[in-house]
Amino acid sequence: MLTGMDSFQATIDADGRIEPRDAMPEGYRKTLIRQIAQHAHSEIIGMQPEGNWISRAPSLRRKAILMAKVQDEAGHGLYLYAAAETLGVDRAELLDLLHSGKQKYSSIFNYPTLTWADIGAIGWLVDGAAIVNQVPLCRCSYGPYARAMVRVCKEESFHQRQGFEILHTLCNGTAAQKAMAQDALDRWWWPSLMMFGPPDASSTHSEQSMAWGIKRHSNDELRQRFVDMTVPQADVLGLRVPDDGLSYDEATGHYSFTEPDYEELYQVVKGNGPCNKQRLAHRVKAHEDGAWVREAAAAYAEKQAARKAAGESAA
Ligand SMILES: CC(C)(COP(=O)(O)OP(=O)(O)OC[C@H]1O[C@@H](n2cnc3c(N)ncnc32)[C@H](O)[C@@H]1OP(=O)(O)O)[C@@H](O)C(=O)NCCC(=O)NCCSC(=O)Cc1ccccc1
Repeated sequence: MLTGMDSFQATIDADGRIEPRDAMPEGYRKTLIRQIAQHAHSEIIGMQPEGNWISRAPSLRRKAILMAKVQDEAGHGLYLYAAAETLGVDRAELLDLLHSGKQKYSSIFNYPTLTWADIGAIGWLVDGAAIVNQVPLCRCSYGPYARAMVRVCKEESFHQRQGFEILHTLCNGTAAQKAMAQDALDRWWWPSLMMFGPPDASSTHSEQSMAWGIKRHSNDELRQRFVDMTVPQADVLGLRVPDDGLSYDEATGHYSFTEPDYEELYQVVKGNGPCNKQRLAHRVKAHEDGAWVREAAAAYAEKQAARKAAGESAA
């Protein structure tokens, strides 16, 4: 019988799943904590750009849908923090790392939502990119992360369609509404391409993460997949993707496209994007405002445990 690291490698080679109590290299554990924590932080920070429009949604129906979507993102964050905890870290510790700027969250959530069409663009493009990135993560070698992704992807799929439907309505409305949709696509296209990370040649973690079966495709492969999926959808909407270099190659069946400005990605990741400071400050304030809830929950749990212990000793 294989034990320890031999068993780990055999499981990876056989495309099996590593579970929390299995032996794993320290680097594997650390990489997963980094990626899952970054993913969880993205989900909860990602509530802010859309939350900004809940009170201004154009109808009761739109408001109800948007509230449900934002709540879904909170749920995804909780799933992901729970998945990270199976690796031996504490959620409070991860939140401290987010609040002190030591752990990252996706660059995309540092851009402002200026008009209602931005809510459509986020659903269509940002959730669309999230699906392209996350469907392969359903086959991630770490069991709890892979399983969390299955449900998350189903919900993201619904989110993507609702975003497309918002834009479809605007594109079939007045000229001003269509112009608003085009403006949203113009602003969100490049940041959406950046969500997939730096190009493969500059991606520090890809090679090792792919060898471990954490990532199944490289950043550039997924970016290409996203462009191939999204450009025909823009055609259906009657919108123009803001890339003069875009062309379809019959021979390969893929679109050629202009790479985003990766210098902008690095700047946003470093904290210099349009909304970084505002997003983090809002998150820290929400955490501080919620301190009394955490204290009350801990006090209640302690009281219940003491009652249970007293009951058991009396029995
Ligand atoms: C592909 C990648 C993001 C990056 O590949 P890796 O192999 O990990 O890294 P790589 O070596 O290529 O990069 C070098 C460095 O650059 C960092 N970095 C790279 N790109 C970005 C970036 N865009 N933003 C910020 N940082 C980025 C990277 O961490 C690393 O930094 P480090 O060395 O730690 O200092 C991977 O982590 C992944 O698939 N994550 C899971 C998916 C996930 O997190 N999805 C979240 C968004 S979807 C959502 O939330 C749903 C939603 C929709 C609507 C509303 C609300 C919610």
